[in-house]
Amino acid sequence: MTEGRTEGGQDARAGRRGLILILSSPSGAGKTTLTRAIATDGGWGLDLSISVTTRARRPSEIDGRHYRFIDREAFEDLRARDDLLEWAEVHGNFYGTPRRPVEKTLAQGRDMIFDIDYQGTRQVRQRLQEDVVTVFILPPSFSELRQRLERRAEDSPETIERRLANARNEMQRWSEYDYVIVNDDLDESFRSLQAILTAERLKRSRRTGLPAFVDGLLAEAGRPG
Ligand SMILES: Nc1nc2c(ncn2[C@@H]2O[C@H](COP(=O)(O)OP(=O)(O)O)[C@@H](O)[C@H]2O)c(=O)[nH]1
Ligand SMILES: Nc1ncnc2c1ncn2[C@@H]1O[C@H](COP(=O)(O)OP(=O)(O)O)[C@@H](O)[C@H]1O
Repeated sequence: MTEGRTEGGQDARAGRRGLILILSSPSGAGKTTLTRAIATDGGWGLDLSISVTTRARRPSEIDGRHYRFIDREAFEDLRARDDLLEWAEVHGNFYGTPRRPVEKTLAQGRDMIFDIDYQGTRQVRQRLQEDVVTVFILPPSFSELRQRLERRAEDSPETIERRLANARNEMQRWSEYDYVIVNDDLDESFRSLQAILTAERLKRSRRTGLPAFVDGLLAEAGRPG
């Protein structure tokens, strides 16, 4: 039920700070699949951050939906104007998170989800600290990682090799993250992600409305019959 997951129930009674859920993984482990699954299921009330990138668009990608595809000069402009919350060079391309949509969403008390690499995660963590929840996605095996990139069939063989070569470095970042999901069975991974989000939303430290709510309970408890 949509209501119980976001605005209703716990949150309506107690109020809550917004959070940013970050998913990272080596290329092909499944972070895009999981990110899109939870963001497009409107019941979870998560806004997806659309990054800018200088990488070439893949055949299945839509400009403005998967990424905003821009050239190097436009990227440099955004950086120079401090319009990026974070940015990084990954697999020889530049990627960044536009700052304004994030500020707007958080100001509205809504949650966001980012699909960014470990370098960007460090920057966001430094800026937003406890409002950030990080999840690292691992493949069940390296051979499965290769097969997923090949089955996805969106990249040239050279691009796939480059991504696999970088995977070793990326996988070593797992210990910097709050949670780790080994993405073997997709449904099970999706359930794990939902469980993480649910638990993080219930954290006492995020629930800014709790003191007033409990004061009300105590006042009620102190009134005769
Ligand atoms: N720092 C940072 N990394 C990003 C951003 N957008 C995407 N990435 C990362 O860049 C890497 C490459 O992404 P992509 O080209 O879509 O390839 P894929 O990982 O094979 O799907 C992944 O690790 C993404 O998480 C961003 O805005 N900032
Ligand atoms: N648990 C899974 N089992 C099998 N295939 C998967 C699983 N998760 C994702 N995939 C597939 O693997 C490929 C890579 O997933 P993707 O989400 O694009 O990875 P990433 O964003 O980490 O590069 C896609 O074709 C996707 O459909």
